Amino acid sequence: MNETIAAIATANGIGSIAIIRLSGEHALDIAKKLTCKENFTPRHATLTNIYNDNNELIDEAIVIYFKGPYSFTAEDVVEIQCHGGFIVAQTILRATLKAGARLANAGEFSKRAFFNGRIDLSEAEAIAQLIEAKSEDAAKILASQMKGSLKEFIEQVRDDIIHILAYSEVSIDYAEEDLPEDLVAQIQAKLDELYTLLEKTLITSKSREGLMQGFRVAIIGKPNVGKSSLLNTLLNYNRAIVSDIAGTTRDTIEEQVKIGTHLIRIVDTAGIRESNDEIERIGIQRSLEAINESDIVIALFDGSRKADEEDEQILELIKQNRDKKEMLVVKNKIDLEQKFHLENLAFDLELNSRNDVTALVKKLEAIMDASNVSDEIMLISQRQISAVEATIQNIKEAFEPLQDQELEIFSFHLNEAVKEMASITRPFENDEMLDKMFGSFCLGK
Ligand SMILES: Nc1nc2c(c(=O)[nH]1)N(C=O)[C@@H](CNc1ccc(C(=O)N[C@@H](CCC(=O)O)C(=O)O)cc1)CN2
Ligand SMILES: Nc1nc2c(ncn2[C@@H]2O[C@H](COP(=O)(O)OP(=O)(O)OP(=O)(O)O)[C@@H](O)[C@H]2O)c(=O)[nH]1
Ligand SMILES: [Mg+2]
Repeated sequence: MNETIAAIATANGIGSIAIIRLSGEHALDIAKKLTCKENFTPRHATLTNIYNDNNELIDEAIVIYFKGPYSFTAEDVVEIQCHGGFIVAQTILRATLKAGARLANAGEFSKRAFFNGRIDLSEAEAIAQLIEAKSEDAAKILASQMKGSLKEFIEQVRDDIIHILAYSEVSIDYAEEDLPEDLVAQIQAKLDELYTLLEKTLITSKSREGLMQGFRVAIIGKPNVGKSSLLNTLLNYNRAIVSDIAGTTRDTIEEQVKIGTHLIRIVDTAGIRESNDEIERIGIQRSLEAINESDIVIALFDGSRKADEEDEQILELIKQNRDKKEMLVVKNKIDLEQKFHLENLAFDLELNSRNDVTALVKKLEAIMDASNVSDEIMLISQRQISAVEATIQNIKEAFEPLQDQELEIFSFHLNEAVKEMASITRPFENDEMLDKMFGSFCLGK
């Protein structure tokens, strides 16, 4: 028997409306108790008073009853839409608990929706991530996955593998001699195709991490080139201390800022140079880590000074990371007399970081927009990536047994691949599924 769960569905803070959600067989009874009402019509918004167990008024609210299975969880659901803020919703939640509900665990409504077959695991993951989306592009992808686009892709691949399996199983049972060579070649070709498709999906997914998790942008350079000034201008307020003393910023400073349709994290770092100062050295170490952890690196140079050995070291750092990161090489302080020159260093941009950085913002936006792949299939969690990697591995391990006509080993690996694929959407019974697929086949086909 399922307990009735309750939770505040809206964010904690001042807002005009908050929603308390109940799910389970006592949801309706609890709603009746809190409102002193005889009944609620399913899917009708009812304006009603809410009382505590001393019959004291808590709020005037709108209550909606969703009679299972026509609800998000497929159980009886009641939503109480009350006034927002810190107190009212909490008080109503406490009243529901007193009336017999228990506090829901994180994700428990979605979990119930999953167990009741309303959504699969990939859709549940999409909903969870949609709430935390860091860009409109990411939200678009997640919205389509919430409606089943990833599920359909995964199920198609899984069905394709089952189809191939069925081929070979039929051959085990009925082939008196060896498999015809062209049949082996046909199966191989189909497997190759799936292999390539999954590899491509993996690569797309990994390269879109910035888009999905929110881009991280690191500003690096030697001391005093204007990194903190750039951060402040991007944020539009004086977050970091700026001074003409080299080594002003000692720790990494991380802030969130919206650029175009992207919510990004921007990291100002300690200037990179040889230093004997212990604290500065730790800061510099963190700068190097910031490069590794970021998706985009802004490497800043001071145009008003002659290039020196430290600039060459930064150039070296740029070269090392060129293939791994999006790099923007920027010349700063162009309002001053220009003395900087370094062989083999070409600038993507020139600016005055205390003043106008629109060109840089445009470039950043273009880089981030370019990673939009709203119409491409991508995986959104490590769980999904691991399952696809395991699928690829099993497909690969099926190649040799196919050529050697060791069909049991071949089937074993493809069965594993099917299980891995199914684990992305929902665990399933292997035999049952195979039987079903078999049923639609004619022999020898
Ligand atoms: N007030 C409110 N707003 C919300 C939600 C909610 O639970 N409550 N949602 C929560 O995530 C999202 C909407 N998602 C929902 C998905 C399915 C059903 C639902 O009742 N499905 C039934 C009936 C379908 C129908 O009548 O068309 C079903 O699928 O059987 C409800 C909300 C966003 N907005
Ligand atoms: N003229 C001019 N001065 C600038 C510009 N950008 C920064 N400055 C000045 O350069 C000095 C250093 O700026 P910061 O932003 O503190 O430099 P930083 O790279 O963060 O330095 P560290 O934190 O020490 O690594 C300050 O005096 C700034 O006012 C610019 O575009 N033009
Ligand atoms: Mg600084």
